[in-house]
Amino acid sequence: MKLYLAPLEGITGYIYRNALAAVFEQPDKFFAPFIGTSQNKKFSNKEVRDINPQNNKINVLIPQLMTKQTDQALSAMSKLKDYGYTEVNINAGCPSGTVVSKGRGSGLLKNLEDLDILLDKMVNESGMEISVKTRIGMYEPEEFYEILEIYNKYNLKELIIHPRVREDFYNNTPNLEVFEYAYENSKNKLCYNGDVNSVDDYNKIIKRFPNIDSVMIGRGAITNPNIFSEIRGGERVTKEKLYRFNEIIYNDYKEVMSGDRNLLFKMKEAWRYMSPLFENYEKNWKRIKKANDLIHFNNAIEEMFKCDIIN
Ligand SMILES: Cc1cc2nc3c(=O)[nH]c(=O)nc-3n(C[C@H](O)[C@H](O)[C@H](O)COP(=O)(O)O)c2cc1C
Repeated sequence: MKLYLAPLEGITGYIYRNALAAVFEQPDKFFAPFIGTSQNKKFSNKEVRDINPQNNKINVLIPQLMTKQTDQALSAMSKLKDYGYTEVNINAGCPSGTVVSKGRGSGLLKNLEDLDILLDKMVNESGMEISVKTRIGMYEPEEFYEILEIYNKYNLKELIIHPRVREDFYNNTPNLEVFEYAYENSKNKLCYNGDVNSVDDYNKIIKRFPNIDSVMIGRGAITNPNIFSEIRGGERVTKEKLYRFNEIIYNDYKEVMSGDRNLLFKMKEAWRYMSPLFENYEKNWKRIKKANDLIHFNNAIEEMFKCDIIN
C-alpha cells in the first residue's frame, strides 16, 4: 500500500516537505498545494519556488492545478513539463466559496460536461499523466454515480477520493458507502483520503478496502509527521525528532520570510496541528497562540517539549 502526503495550501510548501523528509520517513508521494491558472498566466515567484525541483529534497512531488479552462490548463502543464514533471493532479475538491463560484475545485463537479471536456483535453493533448483528487459531489452523495462515469471514461494515473460533498466542507464523516461504490466500479486505481489520523484509522480503511492502491493523509500527518513510519511498523514519534523538525522549519521559514509576524503566523499554524500530540497540551497551546513575539513563542515551545507525547 502506498502512502501519500495530501496537499495543504499554506502548510505543506517545500520547506515543510523538505523538513519532513529530513527527519521522518517519507511518504511515497508528496502532492504540492494547488497552483491556480488564469489567462496568460506566468507562475508567481512563490509558485516557482515551491515546485522547482532544485528546492525539493524529497523523493516524488506531484504538482496540482486548480483550473477549469482547458487552454489555461494546457499552458500551465507545458510550463510544468519544462521543470521536468510528467504527471499533474487536478483539484476537484476544494470547497472554498471563492474557488467554487468560479467553477473550480469541487465546483468542477457542478457541470459534468465541462469536467468531461477538461479531462479529455488534459488526458489526450497534454502529453502528461493526469490524476484527479475529487470530492463525491457538490450537495448530495448520490451525485457521485454520474461523476464516476466521467472519470471512468479516462485512463487516469489514479483517482484520489475524499468522500465528502462540497457542502460538508470538513464536517460530518467521510462517506464510506460511496467510497465502496467507487471501490467496486472505478476503472482507475484508487487512493483513499479523509480523516486518517492514526494507525488505527488507516488499518480500518485497508481492512475494508484491501485492494486500493494508496492512502493519502493530510491533517493526520501535520499533527504527526511520523505517521507514515508508524503505519509501516516504525516506532512511535519521539520528542527528539519533533524538536529537530520544529527547529528546521523555524530556521528555514525565517530565512525566506519577511518579518517576525509572518514567521510567527506560519509556526502557529503548524503547532495548531502538532500540539495535541502532547499530554495536557491545552495550556501550552494557549501560550503558543497568544505569543506576539518570537521570544514568547520559543518559550512556549520549550514548555510544550517538557510534556510527554501521548501514546
Ligand atoms: C488548510 C488546508 C489546505 C488544503 N489545501 C489543499 C490543496 O491545496 N489542494 C487540495 O487538493 N486539497 C487541499 N486540502 C484538502 C486536503 O488535501 C485533504 O483532502 C483533506 O484535508 C482531507 O484529508 P485529511 O482528513 O487527511 O486531512 C486542504 C485542506 C486543509 C485543511
